[in-house]
Amino acid sequence: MNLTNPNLPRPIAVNSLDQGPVADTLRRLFQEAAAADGEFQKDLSRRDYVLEDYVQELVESEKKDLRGTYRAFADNFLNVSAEFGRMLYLCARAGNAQHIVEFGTSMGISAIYLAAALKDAGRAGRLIGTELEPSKVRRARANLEAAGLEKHVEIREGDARDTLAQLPGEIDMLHLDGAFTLYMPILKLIEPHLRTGAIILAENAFEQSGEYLAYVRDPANGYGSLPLPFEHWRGNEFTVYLGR
Ligand SMILES: C[S@@+](CC[C@H](N)C(=O)[O-])C[C@H]1O[C@@H](n2cnc3c(N)ncnc32)[C@H](O)[C@@H]1O
Repeated sequence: MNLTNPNLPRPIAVNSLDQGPVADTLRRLFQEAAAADGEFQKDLSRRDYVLEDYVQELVESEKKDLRGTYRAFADNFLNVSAEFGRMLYLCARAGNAQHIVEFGTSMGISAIYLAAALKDAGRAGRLIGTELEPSKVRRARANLEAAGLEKHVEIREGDARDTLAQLPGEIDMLHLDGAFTLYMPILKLIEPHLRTGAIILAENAFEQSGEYLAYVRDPANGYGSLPLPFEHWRGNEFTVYLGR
């Protein structure tokens, strides 16, 4: 399977993403994800599909029953694309990230990109991933092991609002990709740990889901932020903590 969008220029060689166990594991996982999520993804990309309606439905469902909403997706990957994964990898490398937090690890695809960046940079640091669904935590751990990255990652099982209450020191990078309505509460939990210059990449950051976008786009709050110019329908937002 071609992991890159054919419309994009050929990606630069980025070490372990292109060969060896990381590349092999990602290739396998993208195939498994296509099989598991194919129908769901097809629905989302239908031309007449009203994305705002889908986001609204999910937001309402999360507000009623967060666990139940994500239990229903226990067998779905809901993963980032290969392009977004490379963006995660490159941001971690460019920002010399050592301590990274991820909200929403699922089966571990995005975590593999982030952990590969730590490994390739020869960093002693670590990725702390979080996942609500126990079966996904088991699968993510196995996938990170298959990629040879297990020593760079700790996956915390449970609700991120609890599991991220304790964090070590400064955080260099944050990936937000969990329940849509929790981006703001999770950011507030991590904010005291963000080092100046920390990068935050959010997927599915939508205005309907809460205050997150308005907050990071208001310079008074200490952030610089803009939407990424690819896969705009996925709500990709790039943010830097500039300090207060
Ligand atoms: C979009 S998926 C993450 C995909 C993953 N980042 C990847 O690229 O492979 C969102 C995940 O967040 C998890 N999640 C939702 N709410 C959560 C919470 N409160 N704490 C931890 N994980 C949560 C869901 O179970 C789901 O697996």
